[in-house]
Amino acid sequence: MTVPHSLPVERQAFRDAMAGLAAAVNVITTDGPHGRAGFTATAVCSVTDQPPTLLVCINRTASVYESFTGNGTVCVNTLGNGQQALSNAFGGKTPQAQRFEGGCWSQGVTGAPILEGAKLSFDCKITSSTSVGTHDILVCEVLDIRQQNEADVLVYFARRYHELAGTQASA
Ligand SMILES: NC(=O)C1=CN([C@@H]2O[C@H](COP(=O)(O)OP(=O)(O)OC[C@H]3O[C@@H](n4cnc5c(N)ncnc54)[C@H](O)[C@@H]3O)[C@@H](O)[C@H]2O)C=CC1
Ligand SMILES: Cc1cc2nc3c(=O)[nH]c(=O)nc-3n(C[C@H](O)[C@H](O)[C@H](O)COP(=O)(O)O)c2cc1C
Repeated sequence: MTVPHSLPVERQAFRDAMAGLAAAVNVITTDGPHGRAGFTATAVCSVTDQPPTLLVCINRTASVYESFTGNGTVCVNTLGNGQQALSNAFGGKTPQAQRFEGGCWSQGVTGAPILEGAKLSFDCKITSSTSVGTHDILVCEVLDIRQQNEADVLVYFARRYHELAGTQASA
């Protein structure tokens, strides 16, 4: 197969295009010997249901990177309407302890912090990872799920937050 020749896509052009891809907003957490840590991520996606697996992309320059790879666990907490402040707190620059002050947390099977009031929480162990450019793709096997009935969701689109009205999650 011949791949058509084209100019390389500039970084800014890629970001501008990606800004048009709507995505759920998640606070990704971990805890263990390498410390409690969390960051905001939209780069989260389902991989397979056998075994139940999702992926999370994390920038290797993030201050939280060593905590995640060292602990080998993640909890993906999907945010709902009115949780923009949490997303901003976990979205960079804020010290780790201060990020966690904005929510109530419990622990499940992996020990990663579960956000009370999250619309969904996927408690996972990292089974493998692959480096691509600046990021690592963390492949995460889901060991437990918590789900709220009222499934309103916070969406990140065109560089700002949008609230999607509630509906029954299991409908
Ligand atoms: N995948 C990632 O690492 C993402 C990082 N961010 C970070 O949040 C901040 C604000 O982002 P925006 O307001 O959306 O404006 P922006 O212009 O920095 O990004 C627009 C879109 O491009 C993508 N993107 C941004 N940075 C990226 C990166 N380093 N690697 C891969 N994809 C990336 C995301 O889909 C993002 O929504 C920036 O510092 C950005 O780096 C935001 C979304 C995803
Ligand atoms: C809406 C939003 C989405 C983000 N998505 C991702 C993502 O998918 N992957 C990622 O590595 N960083 C993402 N970031 C940036 C991280 O949250 C940020 O770099 C992280 O909190 C680490 O920051 P620190 O190095 O200051 O601790 C996102 C930020 C925002 C505000």
